[in-house]
Amino acid sequence: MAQHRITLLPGDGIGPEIMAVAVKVLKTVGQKFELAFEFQEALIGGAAIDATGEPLPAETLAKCKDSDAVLLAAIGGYKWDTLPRHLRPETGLLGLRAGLGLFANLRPAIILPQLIDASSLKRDVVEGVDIMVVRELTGGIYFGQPRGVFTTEMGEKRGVNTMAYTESEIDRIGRVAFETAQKRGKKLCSVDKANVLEVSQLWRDRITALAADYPDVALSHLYVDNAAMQLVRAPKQFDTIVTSNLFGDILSDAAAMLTGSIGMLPSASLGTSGAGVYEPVHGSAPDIAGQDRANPLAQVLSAAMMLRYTLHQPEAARHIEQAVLKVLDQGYRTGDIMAEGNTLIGCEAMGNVLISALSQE
Ligand SMILES: NC(=O)c1ccc[n+]([C@@H]2O[C@H](COP(=O)([O-])OP(=O)(O)OC[C@H]3O[C@@H](n4cnc5c(N)ncnc54)[C@H](O)[C@@H]3O)[C@@H](O)[C@H]2O)c1
Ligand SMILES: CC(C)[C@H](C(=O)O)[C@@H](O)C(=O)O
Ligand SMILES: [Mg+2]
Repeated sequence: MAQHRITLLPGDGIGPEIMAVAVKVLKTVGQKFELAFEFQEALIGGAAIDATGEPLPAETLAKCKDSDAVLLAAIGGYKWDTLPRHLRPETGLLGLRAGLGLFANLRPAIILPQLIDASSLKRDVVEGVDIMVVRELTGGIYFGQPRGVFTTEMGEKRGVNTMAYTESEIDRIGRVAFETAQKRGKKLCSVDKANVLEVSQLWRDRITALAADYPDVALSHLYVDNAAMQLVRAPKQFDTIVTSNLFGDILSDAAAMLTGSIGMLPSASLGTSGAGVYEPVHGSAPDIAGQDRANPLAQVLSAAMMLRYTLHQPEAARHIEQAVLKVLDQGYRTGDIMAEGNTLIGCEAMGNVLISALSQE
């Protein structure tokens, strides 16, 4: 029996609620497909700050390194927003990504036929949307130096962040993106701000140079402002998008709304080796935390991505995805994807209907 050690990071806000659903789902498919999961839980974000004073305790990073895959829910919340930067939950998440070398973040945005009415856009605009955003995750303005708040000679405070990429950082994410496009619709759109930023011009030059190695992929370039507009205007023109850390963060939230709700979007964060981290694109949703109103499907679909990409269990992954479609077909919806004629249920109840869908097939 295949043995898989999975580190669970429930984090903050709705994190523990949606993680509980994903774990129930994993245990159910584990039994069906005879997969032996060994779950170990660890602290990250605000929960870790409260317990240990640090957003990413060394023990958490060690546990993640010592596992086959990591399933993360979300971090952050109002309570920790006024702490100094190095003590913020977000710093823990960035530390996890850097510590595990997870430079490639894959964020698929697929419109499910069942949710077309939940999308913010018209049916003919979103029907058939299937986009993969490949976001660079360990470089760019999130990590560039110098950073900080400095005092000028005039005694004024000046906040500084630096958007920087080396050629090798661009090349490695570029190759992931070209290879991803090769397995999909063979179209890659690179998004930058090369009309203004030197770092973006280097990005564009390197991605253009790489294209010679992938003659079967049609490469295009867009400035990020236009890309944001095009995503909302005519999203079906996109297949695979590759972009830097900050632009990818913003564009993936925008892409989420094409699919109906950010509560539907899973993601995979991968490095060259070691454990990948699977997490929803959304955050800890402090506005609805503790109210049993969260949509757990992004978390559940992240668990399915984990089964497919890192644990190499495509059948178990497909079984979960089919169950998600089935409960949507049955009309069950959390509030964020609710449309007329559906049945409104909470996070835990969504878990229960998923379990019965998984057990029936
Ligand atoms: N990967 C992560 O852990 C991650 C990602 C984004 C934001 N955050 C953090 O989360 C906190 C809140 O950030 P935010 O409010 O800007 O973004 P958010 O994604 O947490 O929430 C944005 C809006 O979407 C809703 N929403 C999000 N997920 C949902 C779900 N599963 N079901 C139903 N509704 C959902 C929320 O209720 C909220 O109205 C911040 O501390 C932020 O730093 C963490
Ligand atoms: C919480 C924050 C650090 C994070 C990011 O900006 O990467 C989040 O917005 C995300 O999309 O995963
Ligand atoms: Mg984000």
